[in-house]
Amino acid sequence: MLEIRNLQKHYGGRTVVNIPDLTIRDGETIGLVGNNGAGKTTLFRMLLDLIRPDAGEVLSKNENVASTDKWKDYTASYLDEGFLIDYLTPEEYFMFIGSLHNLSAAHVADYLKQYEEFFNGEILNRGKYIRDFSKGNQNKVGIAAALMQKPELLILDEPFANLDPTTQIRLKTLIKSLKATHRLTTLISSHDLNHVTDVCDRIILLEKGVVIKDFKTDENTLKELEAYFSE
Ligand SMILES: Nc1ncnc2c1ncn2[C@@H]1O[C@H](COP(=O)(O)OP(=O)(O)OP(=O)(O)O)[C@@H](O)[C@H]1O
Repeated sequence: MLEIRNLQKHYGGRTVVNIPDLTIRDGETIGLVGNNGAGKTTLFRMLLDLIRPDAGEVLSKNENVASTDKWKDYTASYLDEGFLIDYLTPEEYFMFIGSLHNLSAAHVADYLKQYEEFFNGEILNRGKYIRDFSKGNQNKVGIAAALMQKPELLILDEPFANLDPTTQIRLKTLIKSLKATHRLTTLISSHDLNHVTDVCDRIILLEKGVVIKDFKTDENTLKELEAYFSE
């Protein structure tokens, strides 16, 4: 699905991402972990062509994301509130995103029904603008909107942050079921080692922009990661 080649990004003379070669295969659920400033968000921004690398390239289905828009048809993401539109209500925002994917109002309304539990009664029909929702509830809007296009590739930056425990568990169930039913390829960055090892089948550990570890998740992974981060 994704191929990273010789990818580098520098800020102020410092290398913040340096990944010579990395392949993300179809259907994988990947957890990207690393301390603050490790380069997770910068990497995601380059995968989504939101910033350009200083060297190297990202290929999505063999095409450079910087030179084609084709990947946008099957790639969904939610990195931060910058993806939302502050002055809309969630309903208006979902309709807007739906219209970008040629979905009718009825289709969007129908789509949103499956998120009733995930929204926990806090998102729809509240008569509030997105800017007035809590960060956690803004996350819910962004994630549900991202999934509306039925993507093949999903990229989420710290999706568990700011979510209440109930919603964190619901999000994990949602990601697992999308993997099972749609063979969705997912990249999730997270500081929550419990969640990320529970939901992901492969973990990539970044430190100072470099991949330090890259391994399949098994029953020892959580302990190994905890040991690594305790050093
Ligand atoms: N626009 C920018 N200008 C200058 N430095 C930047 C810029 N964006 C990121 N950086 C720097 O790049 C490094 C990697 O940042 P990044 O946000 O990718 O890390 P992260 O792993 O997502 O961190 P966190 O876990 O804190 O979200 C940091 O040192 C950060 O300060």
